[in-house]
Amino acid sequence: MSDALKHECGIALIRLLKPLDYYKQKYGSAFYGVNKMYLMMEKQHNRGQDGAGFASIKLDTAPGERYISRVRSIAQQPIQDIFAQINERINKELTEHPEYADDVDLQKKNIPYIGELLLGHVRYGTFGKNSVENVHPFLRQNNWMHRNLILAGNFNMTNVNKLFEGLVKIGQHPKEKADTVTIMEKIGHFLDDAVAKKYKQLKNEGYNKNECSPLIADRLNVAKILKRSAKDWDGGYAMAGLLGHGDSFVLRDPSGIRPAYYYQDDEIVVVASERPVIQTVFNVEFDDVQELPPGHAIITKKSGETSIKKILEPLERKACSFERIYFSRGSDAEIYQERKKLGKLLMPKVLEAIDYDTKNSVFSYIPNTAETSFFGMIETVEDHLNKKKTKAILEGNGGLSAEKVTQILSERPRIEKIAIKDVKLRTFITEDSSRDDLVAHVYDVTYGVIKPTDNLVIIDDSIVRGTTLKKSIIKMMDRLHPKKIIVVSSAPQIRYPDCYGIDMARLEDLIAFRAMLELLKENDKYHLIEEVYHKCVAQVELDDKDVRNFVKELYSQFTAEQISDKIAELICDSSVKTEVKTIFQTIENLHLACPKNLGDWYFTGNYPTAGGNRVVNKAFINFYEGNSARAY
Ligand SMILES: O=P(O)(O)OC[C@H]1O[C@H](OP(=O)(O)OP(=O)(O)O)[C@H](O)[C@@H]1O
Repeated sequence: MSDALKHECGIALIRLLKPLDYYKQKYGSAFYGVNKMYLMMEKQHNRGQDGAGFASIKLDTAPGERYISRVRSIAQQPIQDIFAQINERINKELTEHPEYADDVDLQKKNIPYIGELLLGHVRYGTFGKNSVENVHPFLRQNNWMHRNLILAGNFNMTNVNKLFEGLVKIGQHPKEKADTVTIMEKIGHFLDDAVAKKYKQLKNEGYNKNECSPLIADRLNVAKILKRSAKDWDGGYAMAGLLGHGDSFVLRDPSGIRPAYYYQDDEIVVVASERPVIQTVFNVEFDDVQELPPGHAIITKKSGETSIKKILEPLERKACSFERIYFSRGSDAEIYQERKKLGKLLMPKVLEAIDYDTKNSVFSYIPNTAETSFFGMIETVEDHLNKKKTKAILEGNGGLSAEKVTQILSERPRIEKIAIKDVKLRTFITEDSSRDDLVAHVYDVTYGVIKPTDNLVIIDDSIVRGTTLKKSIIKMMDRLHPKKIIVVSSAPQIRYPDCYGIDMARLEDLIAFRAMLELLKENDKYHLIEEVYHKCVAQVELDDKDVRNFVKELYSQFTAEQISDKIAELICDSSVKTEVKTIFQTIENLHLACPKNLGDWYFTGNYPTAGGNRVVNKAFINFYEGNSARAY
């Protein structure tokens, strides 16, 4: 699908298990859930800044009363925008009806957004139209309470076309080819089917039509609906849904590619894309928050009964390492340590590159995400200096003067804030069309701390397209006239497209791929491109499971160092005078630093699902044919 929308997003789900009055008594407001949802979404703004959506359900309303509310926005600051709308409406109702103030029943009956079940979504819509219709949650409405489905996901399916065809085959007529609609219709189809069957069953048991409704809610087997729906999904996902009568679920993909965490006590059940969000918003400890196991769903029935159910057989765990390197917030206790370790593990190569000349080297980072790996890097420089100092002191055999020892001890790593980021925005998750302009203006540089004899070592978390470096950072660093610039990447080289939710879709956008192409040209090996193209074309009709990633054959012609050196050339335009070198993390060290998140397909080409090989195959064909479409 060339115009597909991607969902590298954040989800938040809250189920209030007590009556709303309980929260009013204990926390001072029946809008407790809405307030908590605001915080949960705000704490996940790193996962999406293009759009935000909120939906809520009131339980046990009388027929004729509205029980589903939704608000979505693509305003400049969408999270603030939706909560401004929500608060405005709530305040209006409370002002116009002072009698609501202390009456939770009246509030629930008359004010929208208040409810026991709440779903929030922040969206990073990296391509396609960023219109409000594309913002989650999506609604599938029906006059039967149980058949209402509200869906929000952090996901990307590699086989959405096939899933769409499946719906058409069973006689459906989806209104759009968008992946969320396809997934929603798929779940909706099995939901309708289950509701119809339960209804029939209850009628056979002798219940009248009216009596059936609450019994359907009781008996509806959400796990079974999800099993039937998700059977053919190929992708990475954390899919959250609410059913009109009050059941809810979050389902995670069988490889654990996309993250999902939950917490539960006697007052709430809460699910989010990141652990620290739950810790901060609900003031709970690291160990209180659990990771949702891959292939499992957390299901909360309207009754409040909550269970973790296996929906799909878990596959080998391949949780996305890019979540750890860049995408998730670094405030997670584990992620923080992992990022520091990524910085540490790079240091031996960095020290070698500066010839161990720490006196004439300044260390810095590209804000914001790389700051944590920078701390790790500095700890290793300190260790290195301590060894050097100990050696110098020991060599003095106790005969050194106090002045000399002080002088030896005085050397410390030279760390400076060189790059400054002027706005609190993530450029990587900014829409393609405005990104180049943004990266060129978002950074500034500190003058006056670099000497012409200095090496300038600067760490970034990832180099994807190389735009941040080429359009901004390298030019700025060059203006400081260091002896040498060493750009260090805490991620390995990004060589292959992602197809599970991180926006790296086109091969030719990736700087590592372009470097490899240059090397093929320089080494008279460009004919291999055609050979690989033919191999790729020959697999188009194959079953996904039989498709191989032949692009690997191209990279294997060169060492990682050769590709790094070429990347260093490509990120400099002709105006750059300083010598530039790049150092990337190795795959082995990535795995050492992030042992639980071994998903590394963008670095290695080893895709965890069969659909991944089809995507890279298609991406290469698209590149060769000059087709700018995305490969899924
Ligand atoms: O090579 P590129 O394609 O240019 O992309 C990589 C850059 O994008 C990210 O920055 P971003 O501004 O999104 O986030 P940050 O402030 O959290 O580091 C990342 O930290 C890199 O600096």
